Amino acid sequence: MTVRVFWEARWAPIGRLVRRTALTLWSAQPRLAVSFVLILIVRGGMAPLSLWLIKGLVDAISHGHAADTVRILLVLGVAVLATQVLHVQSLLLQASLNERFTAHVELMLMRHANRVVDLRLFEDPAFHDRLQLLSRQAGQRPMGLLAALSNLLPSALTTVGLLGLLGWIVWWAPLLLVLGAVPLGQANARLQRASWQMQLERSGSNRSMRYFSGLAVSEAHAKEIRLYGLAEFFEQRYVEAFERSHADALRQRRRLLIMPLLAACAFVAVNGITFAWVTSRALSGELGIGVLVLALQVLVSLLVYVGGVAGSLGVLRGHLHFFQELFGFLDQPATLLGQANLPVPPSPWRDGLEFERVSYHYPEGQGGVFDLTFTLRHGERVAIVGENGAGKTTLLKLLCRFMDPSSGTIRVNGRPLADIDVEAWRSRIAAVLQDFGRYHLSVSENIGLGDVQHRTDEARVSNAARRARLHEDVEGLPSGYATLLGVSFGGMDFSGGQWQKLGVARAFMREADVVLFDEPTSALDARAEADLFERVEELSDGKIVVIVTHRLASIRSVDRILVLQRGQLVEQGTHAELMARRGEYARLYELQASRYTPNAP
Ligand SMILES: Nc1ncnc2c1ncn2[C@@H]1O[C@H](COP(=O)(O)OP(=O)(O)OP(=O)(O)O)[C@@H](O)[C@H]1O
Repeated sequence: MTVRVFWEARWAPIGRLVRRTALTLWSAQPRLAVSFVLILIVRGGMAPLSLWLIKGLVDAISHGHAADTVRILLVLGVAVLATQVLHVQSLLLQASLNERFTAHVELMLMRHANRVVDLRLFEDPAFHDRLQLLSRQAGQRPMGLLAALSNLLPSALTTVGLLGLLGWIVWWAPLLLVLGAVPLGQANARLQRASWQMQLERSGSNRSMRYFSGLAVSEAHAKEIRLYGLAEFFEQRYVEAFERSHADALRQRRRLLIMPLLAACAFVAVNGITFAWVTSRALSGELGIGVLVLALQVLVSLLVYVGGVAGSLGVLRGHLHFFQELFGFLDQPATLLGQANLPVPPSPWRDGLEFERVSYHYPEGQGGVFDLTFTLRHGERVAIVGENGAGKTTLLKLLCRFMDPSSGTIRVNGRPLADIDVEAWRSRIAAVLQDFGRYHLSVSENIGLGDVQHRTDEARVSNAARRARLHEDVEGLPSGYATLLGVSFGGMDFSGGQWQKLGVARAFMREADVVLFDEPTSALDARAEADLFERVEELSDGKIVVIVTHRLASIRSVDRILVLQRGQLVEQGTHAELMARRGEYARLYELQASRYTPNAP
């Protein structure tokens, strides 16, 4: 019973981990994996075979058997040649398997990151630390695992063979050597686990380093860095982050190396005892010359092999620890509060989209939205206005369900948003967000991403571009819709306004019930802006359109304006109603209007 409990607690989890890792390796490339393991097994048998042949050779020479000597020499030659060929073959296989395996693991991470539906996680430094460490190590650990296996498997087989030979000469010596090697293996395994923890702790500093080094080669920051002469400043920040991380690592490494060092000394001592015993027996004439040569060779080899196996086992445990962390990360359910799977109610939504006492408090700082109650009716065009930081974007994020409210309820035709399948809900929304994606793809693909299934439908793509007033710009391009965007990939770049029109065209690709614009005209010229708002009028038929903007003159004709102030809804009504009220909206509007009036004070 105790053995079973011990097994369940200590070894069964490792067994499951090894099994899942092996299955992952297998699913990356089954045929290559099998060939690789077979070659390793054969390679492992070669060293004991060679030593056995050398013993035979020494005996044959000492007895003057010329024919046997030649035969053994021939076999020995073939064995040495085969070892070399297998070595090269295993290197080739390992390289190929490694590439496939690394890509396989990276894809698993990408898929999981994309499954994260709650975007709050992307604002969580601990999530980033873990994800970054895993994805960085995904490029090394699979290779490390294969390298460790390719060392361990042949070395372990060789070691078993050598121990067998040694046991044939001195029965107790293999036991002694194995016992002496146990602390070495354990110390190495502990070292690997501790080094993972150490890397996780340093992940924040490493992310800072990567961030600052990334700025130096980033297209987006290249102009400002040169204009303001920031290169040295960022270099300094990089060096500071590096020194912090490096000093920590050095201190911890010194501490961690003590145990493996002591364990290595113990193992060498045990080996020394066996050496002394064998030489003393040879001196007293109890061992023949062939056996003495064999024993000495075996002992010298074991010193290398047993130490190597114990070291590789520790390293292997470290790599397995990576997979343990990886599987733990992948197994984390990516849920939002109260996530359920009801479908989106069919539109039109008679009861509209209703916010009932909705609040969202950001975990960091005081920001958010507080106690919002209002209803967006079907077919309505609503503008949300307010000063910077008033909570407009937060409201849109809640609408897209990038996070759930801290309190209160959002309802779609009476059904709580929290009960609706999150992906189905998002598929009903088209949005031009402030930080819309500028992908290094063709113009056509960039637009088509708004409805990825129909991205190759040229008529739909050009229709969306026409509605966003982008079509004329695209027609002037050398390769039209096939033009690649993104200078770092040899493509061309758009102006800020053209990008913004592209973002709008992407939203027009989608047949949505809710259309969200978060400052869609900030980079547009006056004509393009007027055009866009005309389009919005057309759009509102059978949809809910929400526009967040600071350009108050553009939204005078919307059905309703919601005014936010410090996260709270302070006014709502039409332009005329709000102007008559002479509140926050009228204040903001007149402030802007005065800038366009020549005699303004
Ligand atoms: N990820 C975040 N973590 C902590 N606080 C945040 C976060 N995002 C926004 N905030 C805070 O929440 C408040 C509302 O921000 P929000 O982006 O919704 O404002 P906004 O009205 O869209 O502003 P702007 O007009 O400048 O775009 C602000 O005080 C902001 O500092």
